[in-house]
Amino acid sequence: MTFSGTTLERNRKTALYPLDLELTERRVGLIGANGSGKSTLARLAGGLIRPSGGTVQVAGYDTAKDAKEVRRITGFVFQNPDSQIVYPVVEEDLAFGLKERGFPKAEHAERISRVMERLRISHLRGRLAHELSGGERQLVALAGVLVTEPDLLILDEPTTLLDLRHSRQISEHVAALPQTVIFVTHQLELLTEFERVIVLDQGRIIADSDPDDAIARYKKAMA
Ligand SMILES: Nc1ncnc2c1ncn2[C@@H]1O[C@H](COP(=O)(O)OP(=O)(O)OP(=O)(O)O)[C@@H](O)[C@H]1O
Repeated sequence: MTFSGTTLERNRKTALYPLDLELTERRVGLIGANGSGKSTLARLAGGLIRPSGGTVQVAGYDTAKDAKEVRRITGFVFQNPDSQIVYPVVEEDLAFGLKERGFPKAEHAERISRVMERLRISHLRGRLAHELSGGERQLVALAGVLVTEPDLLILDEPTTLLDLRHSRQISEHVAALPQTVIFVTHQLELLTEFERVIVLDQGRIIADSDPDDAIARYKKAMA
């Protein structure tokens, strides 16, 4: 993934100053203060928004020109699970994502079982999504993306509502995934095994390093 002179303006305010970034690692963490531009960068990477200037290339596609292709190979998990759970019953919701991405119906049940077991949420399969707790919904939203096995997984604070056990489980699960993962989080301990951690501050990259170094610099910047 390549960002070249990429910027993002919103309402004449700069959310992201020009940045050049080549991401080749399988595990990239994004950290930084509230409003520093993490979600903006993640959304640009997933082709959900277009840069105001410069380009973003994902798997050879320009996200401004081929947003559809980029979204096809990308799974995006939002901070707020309600923005991605569509169907009333959990299982139907997971099947919807599979159907939308063209997975044969015969595979649905097995794919859903596998991911739900891995996230230890099999018991939620027949439940109504709106009756679940915030954390349970977050897990279902994550499962909804994982079932489709996207090439690129972008997780924007996917563990904010989870208890310690589930956060760790997600982190272990993510560690075992073969795909490329971009992980936005304020839970710094979830990134200790990551290959690369980028620190944003007021729309600029202030550190880009290994987890220990990047986290230390982030803490210093926040002191
Ligand atoms: N839809 C929007 N319209 C206008 N401004 C926005 C919009 N989304 C984000 N912003 C602004 O862009 C800047 C960067 O926001 P962004 O969501 O990328 O930050 P973040 O680092 O993900 O923050 P947080 O840790 O709070 O989730 C902020 O100043 C924010 O107010």
